[in-house]
Amino acid sequence: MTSYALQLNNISKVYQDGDNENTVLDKVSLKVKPGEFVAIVGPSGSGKSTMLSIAGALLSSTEGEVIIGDTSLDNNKKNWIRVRKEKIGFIFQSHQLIPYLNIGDQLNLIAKISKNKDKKEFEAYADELLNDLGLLDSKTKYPNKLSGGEKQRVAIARAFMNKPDVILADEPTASLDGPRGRQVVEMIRKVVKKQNRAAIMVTHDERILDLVDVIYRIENGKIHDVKSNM
Ligand SMILES: Nc1ncnc2c1ncn2[C@@H]1O[C@H](COP(=O)(O)OP(=O)(O)OP(=O)(O)O)[C@@H](O)[C@H]1O
Repeated sequence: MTSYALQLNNISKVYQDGDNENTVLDKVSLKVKPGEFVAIVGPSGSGKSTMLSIAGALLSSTEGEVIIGDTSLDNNKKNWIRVRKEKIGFIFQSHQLIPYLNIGDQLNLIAKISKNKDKKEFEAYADELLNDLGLLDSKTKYPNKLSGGEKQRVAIARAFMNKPDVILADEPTASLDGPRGRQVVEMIRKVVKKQNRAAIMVTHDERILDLVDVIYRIENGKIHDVKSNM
């Protein structure tokens, strides 16, 4: 068993643009341990979302190796679906909750499509997550009755429901004001630490960078660690 939750080894991504090649990522390597909360910053168009998509088995790299937990992503894309379902939790810019399911049922849906069929265990775990995220009283509410910050916290609970090795968050504060955005990132941190999960967050928001353990910057295809708060 490897000691890393996620490893990107010498990842390159080249987009073909007519006759031109656009090398967005140039031999980028990144290792994230369980319990580590990482931020990725960088100018617009520097390849942050591309890197997150490759780490999340949503996009193939041109070169290099992705290892999630102890599973190396090979060329068999059928395995990628299983890896996404079992090993990765996604948090997007907007919450993407299902309007006609109450909060409890949003989480139950993940239990249903997951391999773990122990209903009682899942219900207890969902309650624990909702409690940690300050949402237990909202369990029977529908998304349209929640504030933007609360909805994003439900999206956090949903991302953690399948007990993933890696949480990937793409601009999770983009739709929130400063204080609510900060609270959402505090919540991600809290659950990452409590459950010893790895998390990578792409962000433009400098004000929340004190909440992560390590900050990496992507620029001109290369990645640099700029700061470790550990
Ligand atoms: N499917 C694609 N085909 C061709 N080029 C692409 C494709 N997707 C992204 N690119 C290019 O790759 C580069 C990196 O894009 P990416 O979205 O990863 O950057 P980003 O750092 O996440 O940007 P932002 O901060 O603006 O969201 C950009 O120049 C973009 O135009």
